[in-house]
Amino acid sequence: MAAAEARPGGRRRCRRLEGEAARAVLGAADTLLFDCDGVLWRGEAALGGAAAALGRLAAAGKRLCYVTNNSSRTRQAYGEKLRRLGFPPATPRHVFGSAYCAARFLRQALPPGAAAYVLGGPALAAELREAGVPHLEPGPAALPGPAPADWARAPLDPAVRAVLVGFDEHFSYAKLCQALRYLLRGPDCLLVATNRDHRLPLEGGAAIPGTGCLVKAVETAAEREAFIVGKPNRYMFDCVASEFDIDPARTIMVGDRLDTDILMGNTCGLTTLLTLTGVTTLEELEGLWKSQKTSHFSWVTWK
Ligand SMILES: C[C@H](OP(=O)(O)O)C(=O)O
Ligand SMILES: [Mg+2]
Repeated sequence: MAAAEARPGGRRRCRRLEGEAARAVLGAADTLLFDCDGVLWRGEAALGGAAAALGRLAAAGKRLCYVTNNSSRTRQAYGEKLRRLGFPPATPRHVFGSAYCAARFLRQALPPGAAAYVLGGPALAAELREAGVPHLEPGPAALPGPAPADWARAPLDPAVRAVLVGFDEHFSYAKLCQALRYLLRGPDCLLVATNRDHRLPLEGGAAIPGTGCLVKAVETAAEREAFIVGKPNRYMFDCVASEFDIDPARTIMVGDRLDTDILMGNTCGLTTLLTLTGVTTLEELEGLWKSQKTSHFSWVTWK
């Protein structure tokens, strides 16, 4: 691992964090919040050494929670993925995925009986069902006729008071059109999204477009900004803190993205560890440092 440390004149430099310094950082924490994609795994492949490292932390009595912007799985399904990939056993209660947190947000934000129009997958629908939030079932949608006039008069559900955007492999113009028509009803129809990640890191350095691309499309059409449930917004941390007795001064956020994981950690007063195993690269860091453009992360861990 490497740490950023202040130098005369305020310049930060990056050096390997290991041995006593690493032990001191971990020794001072009782809770670690782990991002998932790009930190624990890429796609379905666990990152080398991650499961063993978390096993040692669990054995040392640390509380491990998982905070992922990925909305494609329920808490339950993440617990199963963690077990399948050899990580220490995690109950669903320790997993804060953006699908679960979005459902929790809408349960609080929507008036009784109001429903959500969902651009997302089965996991997002399952968490909404679990939270008791009425919603239109997601899935593929065809244009309701040959002409724009048909698209502009497709039936709308009067109960809809929110458009929720998550990772949707069936995202389409037809769904974008319906989302816009609900949002044109006015500010009483909320625009909520799970996250803005523009890419999802996969095995072997591959990547696919992330939910952020879909959110941008809806925001552009609606000329409105979505409320983002996921990192870097503090809402996800607040969900963790409402479930566990968390002391930010004794909590570490471990992530692979400066602009989501590390930024949320710093906003919430946590110690932050950046792994160079996901989206943010060492080259990117060094470039930001040279241009003095970044000061919002505290630690850097090496590949
Ligand atoms: C990449 C991100 O997930 P996370 O890194 O927050 O687990 C996402 O899947 O959009
Ligand atoms: Mg990540």
